[in-house]
Amino acid sequence: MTRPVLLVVEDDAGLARQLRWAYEAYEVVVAPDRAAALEAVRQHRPAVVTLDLGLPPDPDGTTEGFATLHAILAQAPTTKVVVASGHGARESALRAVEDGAWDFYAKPIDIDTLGLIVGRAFHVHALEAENRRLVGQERPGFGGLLYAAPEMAAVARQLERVARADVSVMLLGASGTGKELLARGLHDSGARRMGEFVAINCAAIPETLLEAELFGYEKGAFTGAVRTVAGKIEQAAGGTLFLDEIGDVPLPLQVKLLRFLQERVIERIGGRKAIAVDTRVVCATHRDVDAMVADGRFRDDLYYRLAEIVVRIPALRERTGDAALLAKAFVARFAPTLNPVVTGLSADARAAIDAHGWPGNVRELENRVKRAVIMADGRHVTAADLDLEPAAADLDLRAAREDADRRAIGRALAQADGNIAGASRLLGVSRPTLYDLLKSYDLHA
Ligand SMILES: Nc1ncnc2c1ncn2[C@@H]1O[C@H](COP(=O)(O)OP(=O)(O)OP(=O)(O)O)[C@@H](O)[C@H]1O
Repeated sequence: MTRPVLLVVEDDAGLARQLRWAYEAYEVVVAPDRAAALEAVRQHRPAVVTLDLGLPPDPDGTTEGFATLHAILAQAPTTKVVVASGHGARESALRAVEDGAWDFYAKPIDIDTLGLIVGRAFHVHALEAENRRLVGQERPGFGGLLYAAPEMAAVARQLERVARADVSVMLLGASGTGKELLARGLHDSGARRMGEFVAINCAAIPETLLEAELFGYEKGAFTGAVRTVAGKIEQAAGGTLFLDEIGDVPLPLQVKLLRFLQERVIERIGGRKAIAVDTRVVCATHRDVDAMVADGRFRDDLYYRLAEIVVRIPALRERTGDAALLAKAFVARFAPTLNPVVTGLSADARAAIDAHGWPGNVRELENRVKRAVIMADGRHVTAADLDLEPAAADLDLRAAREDADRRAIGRALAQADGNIAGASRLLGVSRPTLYDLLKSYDLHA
């Protein structure tokens, strides 16, 4: 069985050697500086990294160590980085943990203690990977939410905690980030889940009708009010009222909403009696409500009633790895009914999904995948089916050159019937040069 890779970022060669001997259970890869560390992360994808904060060119400080920490986490966010702090450098170790390091240990190194920390880091990494795999198999988390990104895991944890508390929640996020899904999640995990979840999109209803939709009306309240109708707020009694696009509610109606939130009673339009309504209120908007409050377009007293807890939902492009995971899940969801031949995504589709910016977030992804599943000719959905630009090829210059060399040599040899002299003439290089190239690329004439 292959041993898991432990990357040791350490400029002290003696210490690095000592660690290599101490940890037989791992394949210890040593990197003496940031560049080597990043190359090793790219090549080995280690689950765990130990990082000395004092790296050259700043071996007595921590700047280079922190820069390395940030770069490793940017490249491989799920990696567990264990930071080494020198004498009296506890503050920097704690700061490193705040910045995303998994744990720290004090120098001089105690092999057994560090071994325990590293062992635990591997264990937790494996558990998390398993969890991501399960989620990837459409085992949804909070509210049917699919994610692997740590950014979304934090949101889900926050909402789980908030769901049980009787507080108002404001969800802030761009269109299609899953705000309604999360609002439903709050309802389903909350104390009023036996009641109804009633959603109203305040931006989709003309201002003149919005009041009637929300508060209802009595028979004869206005022309056309031929019978008494309960509004959405009343319908949500005992359940959850989801006010989507709350930032689009006009000021006069904001006053009426505030009154309802303060007194927990409503009056239907044309009605004279106050009706008590007990409902949980969750709202959402893609607008910058803080700015709206600042310039008077949104009442601050209403804001404070609605936003006891504010949760920001990251855009899809900010969720590391989630676009690919969701795309896979949506293919699995749509293919059985829409095009059962389709079983997955092609490599170019996966690369294009990774490279796209997803301005329409999860909704855009869902729609593109749905359409692509219908359009796909073969077993795999391609970038073209998704109507996405194929991603730029790997930008590794050496690999690109080698690839071009190999192809040119192959064609020259074919044209010259395998004759080295002829092929070298066609390629414009000397015979010894061609021999060298054949050898280094492991090609045969
Ligand atoms: N993390 C997720 N996992 C699975 N499905 C998701 C996720 N996020 C969003 N969706 C799906 O994407 C679509 C859009 O989500 P939703 O309607 O909740 O977004 P929204 O933020 O409320 O958008 P808008 O502001 O435009 O109303 C829905 O079909 C929803 O089920």
